[in-house]
This record gives sequence, C-alpha cells and structure tokens, in this order.
Amino acid sequence: MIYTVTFNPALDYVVRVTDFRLGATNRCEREELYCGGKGINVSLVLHELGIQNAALGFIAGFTGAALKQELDARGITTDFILLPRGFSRINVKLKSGEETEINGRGPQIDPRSLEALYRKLDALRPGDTLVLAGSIPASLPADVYEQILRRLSGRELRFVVDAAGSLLERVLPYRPFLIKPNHHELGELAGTALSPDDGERIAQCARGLQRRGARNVLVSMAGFGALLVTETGEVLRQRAAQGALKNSVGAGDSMVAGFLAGYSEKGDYRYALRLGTAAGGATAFSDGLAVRSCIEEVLKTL
Ligand SMILES: Nc1ncnc2c1ncn2[C@@H]1O[C@H](COP(=O)(O)OP(=O)(O)OP(=O)(O)O)[C@@H](O)[C@H]1O
Ligand SMILES: O=P(O)(O)OC[C@@]1(O)O[C@H](CO)[C@@H](O)[C@@H]1O
Repeated sequence: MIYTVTFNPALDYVVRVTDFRLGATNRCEREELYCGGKGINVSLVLHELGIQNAALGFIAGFTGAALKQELDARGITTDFILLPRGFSRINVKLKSGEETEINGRGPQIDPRSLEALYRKLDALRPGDTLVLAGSIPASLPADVYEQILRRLSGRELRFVVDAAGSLLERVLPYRPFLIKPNHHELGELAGTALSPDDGERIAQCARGLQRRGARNVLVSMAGFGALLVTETGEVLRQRAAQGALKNSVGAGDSMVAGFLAGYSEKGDYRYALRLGTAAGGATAFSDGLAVRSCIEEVLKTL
C-alpha cells in the first residue's frame, strides 16, 4: 500500500489573465479550482493509474472540508487530521504568459495533531511505501521529515521524499528509496548552478546524494526530460515528451506517481522512468493533473 503525506494541502486557484498589470484591477478569462499539495497530487495521479493509495496529512477550516469533499467524490482514500484552528491554504497560480505562484503559509500544526499523524504512521506495515512531499508549515521544525524517517526506520518501509533544501538533506541518512529533486534543487544542495544540458555534472551531483544515503535519485528537468541514477549505479536518461505546455503545476508530482506506478507494475527502473516522464508530460499538456488516457497516449510517444 502507498501512503502519501501532505503537511500543507491547498486548494490551487488557477487564474488566467491575458495582460496582467500590477497595481490594477485585472479580470481573468478563466478560473479553475483544484485540490493541491504535492502528496495529494501524487495520490490523485496514482489513483488515476489504478494504484491503491491513501492520502494523509492535515486539513483545517472550510477550505480543508472542501478539499476532503472533492477528494472523497473522486474516490481517493483519505485519512486526514482535522486541525482545531485555521484553514487550509489557497495557493494562487497566475498564468499570464509566464506562471506566477503565491503559495499560502498554511495553518499551525499543534503538537497533539502532529502526534496523531505519528500514530497513524506507526500502523504502516512492512512493504508499504510512504511518500513525503511538499513544504511544511512555518510552525513546524525543519527536521520533521527526518523525525518521521528516524521513527519508522528499520520497519522495512519504502520512503519517497520530494522536498527541497534541508528538509530533503536531513532524510538522506535514512536511505530513502527515491528522491526527486529538479535540477535547480539538486544544484542548491550541491552548492552549484546546474544546467539541463550538463548531464555529466547532474549525474555526479546525484551520485553525491547517493553517497549520503539516497537509493535512487530522479532529477527532473521540466521540458528537458529527466535523469535517473539507480541504486545499481546505472545512469538512465529520458527525453521529455513533446507537446504544448498548458500547466506545469503538479508535473513533478505526476512524475513521482508515474515512477512509483511503473516500478510497482514491472519492477524495472527504465520503465518507471518512462511512465514517470509520460505522467509529468501529460500533466504539463493538460489543464489540471493528467488523466490516465492522456498519460497512456504520451507514453506511446516515448
Ligand atoms: N514543458 C514540458 N514538456 C514536456 N514535459 C514536461 C514539461 N514540463 C514538465 N514535464 C515533465 O514533467 C517532469 C517534471 O517536471 P519538473 O521538472 O518541472 O518538476 P518540478 O520542478 O518538480 O515541478 P512542479 O514543482 O511544478 O510539480 C519533467 O521531467 C518532464 O518529464
Ligand atoms: O508550497 P509547497 O508545498 O512546496 O507546494 C505546493 C504546491 O505548489 O505544489 C503543488 C504542485 O507541485 C501544488 O498543488 C501546490 O500548490
């Protein structure tokens, strides 16, 4: 069973404005509202690909209730903790030529609610996969992902972490099965700027994270594809799918879901990388997260 954890779920409010003007009243051409937050996106795409999973995390207020209601309606299994105060954030995604994002801070997670999550995670069984994805609210310590992995280490769980900076860095000693930095995040960790056309340096930096504990390092590079350094030492490269970019929000999460679905289907890293790339591309070419038929169509082109 796969469990995703989203500490800071969101409603993603996507607005399209032709000529956005700062300081003026802008009217949008289109607006959409999606369930969001990285772990929730992973759950949605896994579900789309027919992989059973449950979405865990924290919700609050009427926005949190709306999130849960929508996820229930879409058949996603959820087991959220309802926070006593505040509201789940609304993240604004402004599309006007370029994409601009304003991500909310999110509600405070009190110690008792955090402990409630830990108790749910204690019930995971050997062979289960735990996906920790996205940022954490400012009220939490930066070592919270590390605390979770430390608590659960030795339990034969498969850890997947999609986060940036020290949140990611601190989990490396706990041997995560998969981490998925994009090339900018990888560069930040390695203390150097990385360009997608410098495959050799990207592979070197990914190997550096393996030396620090990660088992498989999947480096995504948006329209430039992806590179996977496997635990067996192989370096696999995959070009991106070709298509018109509509939306990059959730492409990385779709890639994580596609990779996990592909790996659970065939136990083969090359196929997992292809399905991950197809899912990431399919979301980039869709208005929201990709649907299964689109992922399958894109997969045929890779
Ligand atoms: N413009 C694009 N064209 C084709 N494929 C894309 C495009 N953008 C993203 N993808 C696919 O999705 C994968 C993940 O994208 P990206 O590297 O942007 O992840 P990310 O930075 O984690 O994104 P996000 O945080 O927005 O979810 C890429 O490796 C690629 O396969
Ligand atoms: O603020 P975080 O947790 O880093 O990112 C949150 C977020 O931008 O990530 C998802 C796309 O990956 C969106 O659904 C969501 O709004």
